[in-house]
Amino acid sequence: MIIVFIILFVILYYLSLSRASSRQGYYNFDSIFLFIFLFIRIIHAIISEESNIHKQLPGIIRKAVIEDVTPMKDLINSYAKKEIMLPRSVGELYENIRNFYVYEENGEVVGCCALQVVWEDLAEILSFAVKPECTGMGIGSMLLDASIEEGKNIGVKRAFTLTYVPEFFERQGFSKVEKASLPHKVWVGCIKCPKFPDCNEIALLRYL
Ligand SMILES: CC(=O)SCCNC(=O)CCNC(=O)[C@H](O)C(C)(C)COP(=O)(O)OP(=O)(O)OC[C@H]1O[C@@H](n2cnc3c(N)ncnc32)[C@H](O)[C@@H]1OP(=O)(O)O
Repeated sequence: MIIVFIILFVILYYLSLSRASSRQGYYNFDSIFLFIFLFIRIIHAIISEESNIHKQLPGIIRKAVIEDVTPMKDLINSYAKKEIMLPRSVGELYENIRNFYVYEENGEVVGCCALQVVWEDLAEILSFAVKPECTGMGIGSMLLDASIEEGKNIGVKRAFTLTYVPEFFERQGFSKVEKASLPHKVWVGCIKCPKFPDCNEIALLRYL
């Protein structure tokens, strides 16, 4: 599609140049408008092609179901072993299964993300992971979008996360905040963490 627009753009450019020279240097306004139109179409096509990258992924984002628990546990705990994430037990995952979205491709769980309501208007993004071989393809962004959208629908006004990858969340509209600015309720989870109180996780918050 983009190529068609570019070819049309070039043809019009040469046509209008030849017209302009035959009219002793006067440009035809119709051609100028067509230029602008085609230029805008090219930019639009480039932008929508880029944003379509996510839509071209073969898998689907869906709510997690009971049978996803084992692959979710394996995925999360593979990162937990590297101390990038907190481990989750099978029991915790069953209890919180309704908080999760997964990305499934060819029948396999490739990524997961949970949104857990913690306070009146506040929810936490947690247990967020994509298989190492599938990162950088937009799956994480899609999972986060789905979780945030669900949060909005149930009235969540702010989402926070505690993470070692603040750059990813900053790209997704989150901003760094002081951990101390989060409600005390949040610390209940932290107290269970083996790293507590010497944890270097960074708190980020996004208004939905
Ligand atoms: C709340 C928590 O659970 S925190 C724990 C977060 N999870 C982890 O750290 C586990 C290891 N990492 C992962 O599983 C994944 O890299 C995730 C979940 C962080 C991101 O998933 P991905 O599918 O890779 O994200 P996606 O492809 O949508 O990336 C979106 C953008 O963020 C960037 N990005 C992805 N991961 C990172 C990162 N670790 N640091 C900085 N930028 C990143 C990508 O380059 C991409 O940039 P672009 O839009 O310019 O191309």
